[in-house]
Amino acid sequence: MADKEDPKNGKMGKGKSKVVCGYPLSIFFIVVNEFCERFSYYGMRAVLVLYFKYFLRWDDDLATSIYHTFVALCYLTPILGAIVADSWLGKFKTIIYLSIVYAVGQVAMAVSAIHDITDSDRDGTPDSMTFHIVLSMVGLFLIALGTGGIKPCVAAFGGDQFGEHQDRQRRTFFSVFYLCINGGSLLSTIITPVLRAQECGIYSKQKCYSLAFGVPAALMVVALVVFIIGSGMYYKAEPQGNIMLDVCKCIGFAIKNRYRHRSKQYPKRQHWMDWAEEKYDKLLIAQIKMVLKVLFLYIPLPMFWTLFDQKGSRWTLQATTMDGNFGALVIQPDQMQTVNPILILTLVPIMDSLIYPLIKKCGLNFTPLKRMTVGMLLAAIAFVCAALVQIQIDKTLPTFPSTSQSQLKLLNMGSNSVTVKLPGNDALILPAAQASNDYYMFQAGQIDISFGNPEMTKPVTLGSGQRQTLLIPSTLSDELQMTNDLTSKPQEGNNAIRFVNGMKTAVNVSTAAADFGLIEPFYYSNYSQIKNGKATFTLRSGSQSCEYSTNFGFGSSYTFFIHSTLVFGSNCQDSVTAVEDIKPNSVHMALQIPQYFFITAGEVMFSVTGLEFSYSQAPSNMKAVLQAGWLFTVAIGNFIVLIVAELAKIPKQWAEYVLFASLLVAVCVIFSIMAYFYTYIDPTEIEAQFKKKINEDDEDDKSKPGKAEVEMVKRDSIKCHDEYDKATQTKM
Ligand SMILES: N[C@@H](Cc1ccc(O)cc1)C(=O)NCC(=O)O
Repeated sequence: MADKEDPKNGKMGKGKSKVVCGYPLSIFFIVVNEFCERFSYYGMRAVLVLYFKYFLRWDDDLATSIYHTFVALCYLTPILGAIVADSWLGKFKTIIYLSIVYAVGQVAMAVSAIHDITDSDRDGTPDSMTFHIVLSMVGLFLIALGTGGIKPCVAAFGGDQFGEHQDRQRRTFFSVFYLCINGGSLLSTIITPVLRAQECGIYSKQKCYSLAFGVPAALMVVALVVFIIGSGMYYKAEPQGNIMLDVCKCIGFAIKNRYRHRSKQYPKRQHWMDWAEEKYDKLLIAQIKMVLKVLFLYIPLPMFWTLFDQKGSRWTLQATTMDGNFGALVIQPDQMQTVNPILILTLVPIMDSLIYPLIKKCGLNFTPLKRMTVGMLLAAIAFVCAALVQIQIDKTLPTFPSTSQSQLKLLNMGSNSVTVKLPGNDALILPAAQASNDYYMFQAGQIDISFGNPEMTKPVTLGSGQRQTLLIPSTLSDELQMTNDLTSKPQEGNNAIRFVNGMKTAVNVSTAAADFGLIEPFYYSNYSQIKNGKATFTLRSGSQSCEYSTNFGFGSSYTFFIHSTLVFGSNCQDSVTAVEDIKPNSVHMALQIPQYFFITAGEVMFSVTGLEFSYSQAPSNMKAVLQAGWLFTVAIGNFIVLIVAELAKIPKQWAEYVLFASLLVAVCVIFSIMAYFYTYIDPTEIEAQFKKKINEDDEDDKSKPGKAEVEMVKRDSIKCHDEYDKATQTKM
């Protein structure tokens, strides 16, 4: 296990790797492997929900449930990978085998997205959706097994490449490792949506999901090949038998033995694990103590991930109610997430080369656990920022009717103005082809409305919890039409658009993104979703047509009224009235940048440090297991999001953000107390001392046969504790 040569002055690192600038060359292959693997994972994940929705034709609920189940599975499988690596195959072989499983899964996904495979009637839609569903589910299962399984092994395997005196280099490795994760994920989350938007196919052209999954599959193969190329240079720690089974048996024995000796007549032992001394190796007991101490410290950590992982859900939803127009650049709500890896790529080097050295220069001992505590506080601040932004957004949101209320808007379809009297309101004069400025609020039920001069009164029924528009015909004695309007903001920052035809002839309306179909005279179309930016609508009646263009922001709803006076062949622009039913989002998406900044700074302090801490505090034979324990906190954090979202039905989103921030601060206080009592250890040193002592004992036993065993156990126990204590002196 010793270095081949001193990495500081020799040419070799641990194993057979050359040393370049103090770093073993072998880690180059490991970080490139991580870059490609994360590209593969995040690239596939970026289009997964859309694939479920538009290719497999699942509804929103099913698509999001399967997506979250998959993500949670990816963080549960690390336990499996770590056990296999530490107990059986070793990290190197586990990474190779599981990477093959992973690549097969990615290929299965790419194949499952080829619609032509089952499109025997060549109509553009797959004939056997079951085939595509089964293949993609098998693919996702293999990917979860692969990505989760190799995750704890790759990080720990990278750490293994460093010698005992390369602590600084190993810390830098974990930072570079994190940079590669984010470099890969940033590139892929930009590239795969573009690939998906391409059209491809043999018999018919469809959105190219197969390419969007195929490129990540290819990158996974590249990751595997790169990793194999480095094969000759790696230091490969041998697995040490079924360590997890030994650990479980040893803990079980300690508990049983403690229970058996619960009476006061038996002297107490320093640690409850010491009750396993009668049967188990003292080195194993010491190693289990190290792991348990770290695992105990992990208990509060899932709360950080609970907040962190909401940037993919709640914060993206928040962005859908914001304005993404950055001048030359228009940002879609889900693209805001890329701010995280971009900030990681800038913050990690700044922290490593500026902030941490500066703190050290000021004489402060900014230990890993202190960094993690600050990271948690920064995440809580991020959620306070999110709450402040939400309060701003709420001020701009329309007031929608409650379940007992109704809202009514008026639209005069005639070419003359009309006087309208609504109960409890002054008479209103509506000019020709105009709508009332806003909605009028009523209790749901029937109201009487008076029109015109001489006055004509008609009963109108208002649906509970509904927003409606009353279409007033040019001949007041004609039947009144009521439309049902939106009672929430359109999804994903899109604009909900519909047309009302005030002409005596049917009109067909279409645009590049939507077809409103044929709209009958004095009737209206359904809503269609239009993205932000300029849209040109073609209005057609028989062979005649004209165009109407307008610009859209984010999250608005409009009713476009086609005047009775419209003349085809001339300019349509003045013959269409845009009625704004829901205002476009006015709070700018740039206001989310502070919350992204704080959560990412928190991530750098918490996650990058935690990754290295989990490695450095783990005994040599349980490095991957502790990495898996770290990743398990991410899985639990994700489950908490699901549970809290279901249970805590807090009506105000800003209040939910404040609740999460407060919970994290409370957890952070608990964590800092736990961290205060934690003593840093040097597992290598402890293990070396134990091994030395065991060797000495063996020599002793040979020279003094027949010494009372009980005496020896007692003496050893005291000696071991002394050694353990000597090696565990630094606090928080
Ligand atoms: N910062 C995340 C990666 C990330 C990238 C892109 C997103 O839209 C969200 C998150 C990270 O480093 N995660 C750790 C990992 O191992 O993936």
